[in-house]
Amino acid sequence: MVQMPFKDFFTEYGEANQYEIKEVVGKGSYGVVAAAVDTHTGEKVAIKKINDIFEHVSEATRILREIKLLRLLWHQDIVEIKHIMLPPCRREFKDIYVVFELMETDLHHAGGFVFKVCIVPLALFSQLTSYCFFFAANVFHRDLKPKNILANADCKLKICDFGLARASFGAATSAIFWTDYVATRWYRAPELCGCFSSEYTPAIDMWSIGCIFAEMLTGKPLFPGENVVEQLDLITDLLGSPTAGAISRIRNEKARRHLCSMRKKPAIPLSQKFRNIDPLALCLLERLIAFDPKDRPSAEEALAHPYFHGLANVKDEPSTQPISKFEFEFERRMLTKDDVRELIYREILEYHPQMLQEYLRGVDQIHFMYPSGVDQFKQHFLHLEGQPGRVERTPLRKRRYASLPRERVCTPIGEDTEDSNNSKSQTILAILRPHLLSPKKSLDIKGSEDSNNTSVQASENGCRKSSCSARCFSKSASIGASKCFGVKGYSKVRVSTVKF
Ligand SMILES: Nc1ncnc2c1ncn2[C@@H]1O[C@H](COP(=O)(O)OP(=O)(O)OP(=O)(O)O)[C@@H](O)[C@H]1O
Repeated sequence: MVQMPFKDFFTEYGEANQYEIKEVVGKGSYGVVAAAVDTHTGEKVAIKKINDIFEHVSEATRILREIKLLRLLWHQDIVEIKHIMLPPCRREFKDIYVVFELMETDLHHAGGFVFKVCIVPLALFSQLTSYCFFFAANVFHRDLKPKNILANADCKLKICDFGLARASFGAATSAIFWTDYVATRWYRAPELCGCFSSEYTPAIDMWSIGCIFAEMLTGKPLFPGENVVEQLDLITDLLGSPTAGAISRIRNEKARRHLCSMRKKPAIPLSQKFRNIDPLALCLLERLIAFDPKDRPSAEEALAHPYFHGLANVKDEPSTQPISKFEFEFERRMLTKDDVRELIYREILEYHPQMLQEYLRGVDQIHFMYPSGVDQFKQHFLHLEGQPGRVERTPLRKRRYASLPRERVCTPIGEDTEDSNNSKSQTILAILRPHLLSPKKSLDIKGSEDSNNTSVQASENGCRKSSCSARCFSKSASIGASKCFGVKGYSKVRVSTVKF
């Protein structure tokens, strides 16, 4: 592990003191994510630093929406916010630090091959069960893609990045949904290519899940369009020209005209495109990537597909209630910068129950400022990001891992610390261990990605044998797949449990 650059790092004030930053593990458009250790509990965490959040009110609102949804959606397959650090000053803070459970990689950085293909049914099952959960809560993710699916070596997958997610409270809000919709093109449903439909259906998320599923099976993106027109071309090259009925349901006139003017294309059978892949997998894939959204299954219907036969009982999966619309009452107002700051501060207090009580009683919290601790914390983040111009650099010792260390994906299974006390999970991990990729195999497959044939061949061969064994295992052991994902005790809607 990396030694800390300051002997007395974070010792002076505040809870920044509590975390020992190790390395940067990810970057997104909103911030940098660093791996850290909670020195109070020894727990490994990921801290996402989001800076200058109030530069644009719309972006700050997006962050508010994201942290709120993650607090309310507490599910084993959704990344958990463990804590949000208290800003130094209620009325002036600009940055926030969100503490998540630490995951080892995401499906994008793992090259689409975190798991051997035998694990694909479990991985897909996990995504679909979380989607069932979203659906029960009336939440739509809207940006499902490999980068937003975090993964651990023990085949646990967790959905993250709820920046584009929305809670739906009836038709009135669905039109607003699309005003900021810029989800990643490769995973974008055809009805959204080149147009913003005013009507939202969860079928767009099912399309994305289908694309991710195909990528898990083959190791390559299914529709890697360079632009929207090429995206539609790639989709129709495989699925054939859409029917007149499907085209008529596309709202955007330009997109409709483009589709009508396309030369007629026949559909290519998936079994021809993806040779040697489990026919049941292809059968489900075909449904998930149906051109017409009305032909795509719901998550619940998809889970009932024979591809998952024997894996788990969907009825055992946690369910939830729709999120209260009062939580998102702010969506109906024109917010100023100060409004959003106050709302974010209020949301952060959910992780500081004692202060929340005082806040609700109207007591001002000026006594709770700890600038030095936060400043040092910021400095360390900047140091890790390699921005020497902004802060004085302090030499760090050589890191053992590069960013997003792939090696950690392949650490020996069973050494997982987070669920080491979960005996059910451990038992299943022990049985699944032989089906997981070894580090060597992982690199071999990744290395063959450039060559289409060899890459697909590697996964296809694995699929036939091992998808069967995964199912056989689950059946014979009579254990639900859901148990593989570190089932914790959870409540339907999470109430803040983090101690101040
Ligand atoms: N809990 C975590 N554990 C480990 N790595 C994480 C965690 N959360 C995020 N990451 C890594 O950081 C990356 C960026 O995180 P995230 O997607 O939340 O940021 P973002 O700024 O919202 O990204 P985007 O640009 O996609 O909106 C992820 O793709 C992942 O590689």
